[in-house]
Amino acid sequence: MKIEKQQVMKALETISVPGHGQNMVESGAIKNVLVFGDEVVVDVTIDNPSLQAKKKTEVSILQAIHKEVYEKAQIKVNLKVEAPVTENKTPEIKGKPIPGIDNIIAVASGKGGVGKSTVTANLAVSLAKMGFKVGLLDADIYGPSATIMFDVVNEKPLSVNVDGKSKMKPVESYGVKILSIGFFTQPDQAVVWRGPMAAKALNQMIFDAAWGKLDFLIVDLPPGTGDIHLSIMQSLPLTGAVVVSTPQNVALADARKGVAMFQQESINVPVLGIVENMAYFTPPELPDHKYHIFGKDGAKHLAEDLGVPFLGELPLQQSIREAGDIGRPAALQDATEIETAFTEITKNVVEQTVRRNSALPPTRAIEITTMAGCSAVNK
Ligand SMILES: Nc1ncnc2c1ncn2[C@@H]1O[C@H](COP(=O)(O)OP(=O)(O)OP(=O)(O)O)[C@@H](O)[C@H]1O
Repeated sequence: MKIEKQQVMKALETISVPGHGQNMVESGAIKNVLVFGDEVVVDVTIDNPSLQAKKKTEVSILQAIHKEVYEKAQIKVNLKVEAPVTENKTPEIKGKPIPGIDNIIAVASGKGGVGKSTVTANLAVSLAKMGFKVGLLDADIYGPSATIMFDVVNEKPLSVNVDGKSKMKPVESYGVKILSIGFFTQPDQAVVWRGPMAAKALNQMIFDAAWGKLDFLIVDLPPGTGDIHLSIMQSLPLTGAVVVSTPQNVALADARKGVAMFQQESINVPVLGIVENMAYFTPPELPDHKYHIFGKDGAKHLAEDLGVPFLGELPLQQSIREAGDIGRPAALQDATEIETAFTEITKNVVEQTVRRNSALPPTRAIEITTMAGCSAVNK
């Protein structure tokens, strides 16, 4: 069968590149189409370097041509990734840079209770295990939990003198330096702060703290996407954000809002990726079974749909919950499925951070200085 180029263009007008509203032809992503009999060669350029975006683009081109033009067409997709040319749209680090802190990563979730604090704590200890210098700022003013998860409920940050100024010294546990709203409130005290007040308290914990040199400061944000997030994020020099969701529809809808919040113009913080928590359950007596209690691959599909990286999945497992409750994050386990899952996610976060930093204008670029134990950056 002889295929017409016009037919192919029409088929390509029915699909779009992940993250773009316009169709592929209109947005200029399609650079060229060549047709030889039943062979079609499509040159396409996208600006999203994630594997998911590349795969999604390729698959949708194949499907559109097979469906709309000829189901046996032989298609070759030449896909190129080019950074967007509009430089002022490049996400920038906002707020004052903090001397000594190289990367600040916010962990967020749209919905509460999906495991954001659990992922934050385990990400922090995994990074520390890899040899990075790590701090954790628990900014979850509605339900700070870092003090419990790191077994430091009875400790308090001390005051130290740095260059003649009195600063808060973070409490250290499992190689992670921690400051939490929880250190300054009673365990049974509800903290109801408005955005600016919370931002002020958090600013003190960041700028008036003796963090020393850190490769990563991980910030556990409150759940949701309200005003409070805006004030926090506009005042902090965030490198990027990690969004946590379960595969359940109600959580995904909120995670989508979370990603949109980071991507909106006034915030413009790059989303390093999405983590799927409670992805499946495997009973100990049936080690080969996976029960998808909250649905299957929901967060993975959301990542594909939004064209943001998928950072990995974590099972629903009793030991993760227990580890949180006894104050020893599960990623500290040795050679278990859980430890491997957290290591994989952490490597992906490091890789995405490195990519994101290399996309920054050189003057603002921030470098990761320690790569000990992390092969992700060599991928
Ligand atoms: N993968 C998992 N397997 C088992 N339990 C988990 C898992 N992830 C989280 N949990 C448990 O679920 C509960 C909620 O987790 P967590 O506090 O981390 O959520 P969150 O999203 O930070 O909640 P919020 O911000 O609303 O306080 C905790 O009891 C935690 O131990």
